[in-house]
Amino acid sequence: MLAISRMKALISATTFSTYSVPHISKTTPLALSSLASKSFSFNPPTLFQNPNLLLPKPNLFLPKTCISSVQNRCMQMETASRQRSGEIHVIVGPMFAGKTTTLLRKVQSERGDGRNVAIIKSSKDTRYGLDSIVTHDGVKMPCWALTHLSAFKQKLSHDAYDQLDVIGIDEAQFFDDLYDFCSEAADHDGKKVIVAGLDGDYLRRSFGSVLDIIPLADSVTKLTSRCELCGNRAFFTLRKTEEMQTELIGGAEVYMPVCRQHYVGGQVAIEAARVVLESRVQCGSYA
Ligand SMILES: Nc1ncnc2c1ncn2[C@@H]1O[C@H](COP(=O)(O)OP(=O)(O)O)[C@@H](O)[C@H]1O
Ligand SMILES: Cc1cn([C@H]2C[C@H](O)[C@@H](COP(=O)(O)O)O2)c(=O)[nH]c1=O
Repeated sequence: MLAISRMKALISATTFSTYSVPHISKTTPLALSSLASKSFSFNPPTLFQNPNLLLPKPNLFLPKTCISSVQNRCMQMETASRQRSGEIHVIVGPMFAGKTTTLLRKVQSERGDGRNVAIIKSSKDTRYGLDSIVTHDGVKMPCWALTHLSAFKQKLSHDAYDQLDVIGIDEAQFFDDLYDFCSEAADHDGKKVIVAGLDGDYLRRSFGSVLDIIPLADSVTKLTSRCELCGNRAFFTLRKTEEMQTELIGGAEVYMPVCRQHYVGGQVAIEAARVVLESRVQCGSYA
């Protein structure tokens, strides 16, 4: 019974997390930021006032060694609490559906709540430079541009990574190590990971590892756009050019959002155009 009541006390204590997090400058190029202007100070009196924490009162004037062991215990509780609170939220859909807009809104809202956030995008997408993430409407936020997600921990100091609460990932289809990164960040490091990416490529095939992380996710949101040809809901991305490689960076000059009917019709038209072009090339080579 004693063991059970101790466990309950420990559980209720560790789920209550009120420490202020270290302040990281909003202007840092790390794109790791918080609105919290509090500086990091471990503050035992605040904890002592928490009725859920079964700890001695501060006016007992504990010896220094005792305080530091209490501090250590509390830090362990804090770590345990962070480890339990990891989450993964996935936002998918065709191009122009508002995936980046939604990701930025969510990250900004977390930041507004005083949480430390960072955003990562693929360095393959050089459309708007490497230091910012930009929506199709021009909304911008500083970010890390990486080839692999594994580089993120290496680039950040150990402390900075520890202090991070929320990690946003855009253009997730371009990251081969998406699954490993997300599971480690959420399951072991207690991070909230918000992932935005294309579920399908221009041929509606599964794109990169985005669909692989669905089993890891707390939530999955599929957004839609408006079909550029009829205005109905658009679920797919049509490539308007003849290029056939899976990865082709571009915006509205190359791609358009379409409904099912216009995807099918569009693919037929593009395929026909490709055949005509190829036959012209062949005719030209015979001449
Ligand atoms: N065909 C289009 N061409 C250019 N911009 C578009 C088109 N359709 C929608 N948009 C704009 O793009 C915005 C979404 O941008 P963004 O969040 O970057 O989308 P995603 O990340 O899903 O590609 C929409 O709110 C809309 O204003
Ligand atoms: C369909 C499709 C898209 N891409 C590229 C094109 C863009 O650079 C990004 C998607 O950006 P968005 O934020 O979702 O608008 O992916 C590609 O390489 N291959 C494709 O099939």
